[in-house]
Amino acid sequence: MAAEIIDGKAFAAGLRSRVAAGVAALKEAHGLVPGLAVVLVGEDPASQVYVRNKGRQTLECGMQSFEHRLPADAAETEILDIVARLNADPQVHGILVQLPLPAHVDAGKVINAIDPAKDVDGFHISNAGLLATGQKAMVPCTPLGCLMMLRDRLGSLSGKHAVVIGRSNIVGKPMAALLLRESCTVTIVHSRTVGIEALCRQADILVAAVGRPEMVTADWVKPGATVIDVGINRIDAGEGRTRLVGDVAFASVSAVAGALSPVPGGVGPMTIACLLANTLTACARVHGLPEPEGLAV
Ligand SMILES: NC(=O)C1=CN([C@@H]2O[C@H](COP(=O)(O)OP(=O)(O)OC[C@H]3O[C@@H](n4cnc5c(N)ncnc54)[C@H](OP(=O)(O)O)[C@@H]3O)[C@@H](O)[C@H]2O)C=CC1
Ligand SMILES: Nc1nc(=O)c2c([nH]1)NC[C@@H]1CN(c3ccc(C(=O)N[C@@H](CCC(=O)O)C(=O)O)cc3)C=[N+]21
Ligand SMILES: [Mg+2]
Repeated sequence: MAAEIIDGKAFAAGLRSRVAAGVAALKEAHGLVPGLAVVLVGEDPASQVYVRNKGRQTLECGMQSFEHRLPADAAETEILDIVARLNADPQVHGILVQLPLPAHVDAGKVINAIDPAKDVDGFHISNAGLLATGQKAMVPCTPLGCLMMLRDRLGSLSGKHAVVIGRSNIVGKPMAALLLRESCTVTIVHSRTVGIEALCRQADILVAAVGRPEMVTADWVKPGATVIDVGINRIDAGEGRTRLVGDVAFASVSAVAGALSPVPGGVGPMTIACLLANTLTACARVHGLPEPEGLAV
């Protein structure tokens, strides 16, 4: 039987409309407008696309959008100055510094300079520590979006075996922490794992966050498993064209899995919707107002 396709694009549109309603309510009751600032260093074309999409969707939700573009050779101190200004700016409730940063910049230093209350990516060490210790944190957008889709499909995740492929600070580790919080049995596999295929085949929930085009094939997947594909890989499609594929071989896996999120149209749109949700939550928190429901986990 063919897998159910998890429609992240539609789910994200629904989430954005709940965010827009929350923004309208804040404006109406308190005259507040949530603001999201994005810092982009360099000319990476893929990042430019994300930044453009984010800016448009931020405005569509009724929020303010601020963009700071710096050349690829910008000094670290210049970036830190901008972060300090955004930290102090009462119109800015969320700050996102687009990664990767150029090699001459200490990304950890920049991320940890962001006010944790405005860290809508959830990458600051204090948010990472809060999540790891089961406390209320700003949760990274991509794992948050994955969790929302999993809960929507499966309800309780308790007792399920979740296998996360990848151990990055931005996807794999926070994803594993969230699944553990949901009482899954969590296995993390990575490039040094021995017997990765057999481990993945044990998964009730398989999350692929690797960055290897179509690495996960049908023989890695337990029949009926729920598979979330985080990978965003641009591959050569011939005739000078490119094509976007995930870390999961969609056609073969969809014949085995119970449900599967596609690329594009899966995790990507959810990531942006969760960024907007986190910005609204940050705005409510900083003003001591009740947090809009259904936007955080
Ligand atoms: N949809 C979205 O919103 C987002 C998508 N992405 C995409 O998700 C993917 C992962 O991103 P990110 O976590 O930042 O990537 P990183 O490169 O930071 O991490 C990749 C992880 O995969 C592991 N890995 C690499 N090769 C293999 C292999 N052959 N077998 C098993 N494990 C392997 C690495 O292991 P090791 O640690 O041992 O090196 C590492 O832990 C990328 O395609 C990225 O573009 C990322 C962020 C958001
Ligand atoms: N500080 C920081 N935070 C991030 O969250 C972050 C980052 N840096 N750097 C880059 C990665 C990647 N990422 C994506 C977000 C949305 C889509 C997305 O919207 N994808 C769509 C369309 C993609 C397309 O067509 O180009 C989709 O999958 O359907 C993809 C990738 C966020 N990242
Ligand atoms: Mg990375």
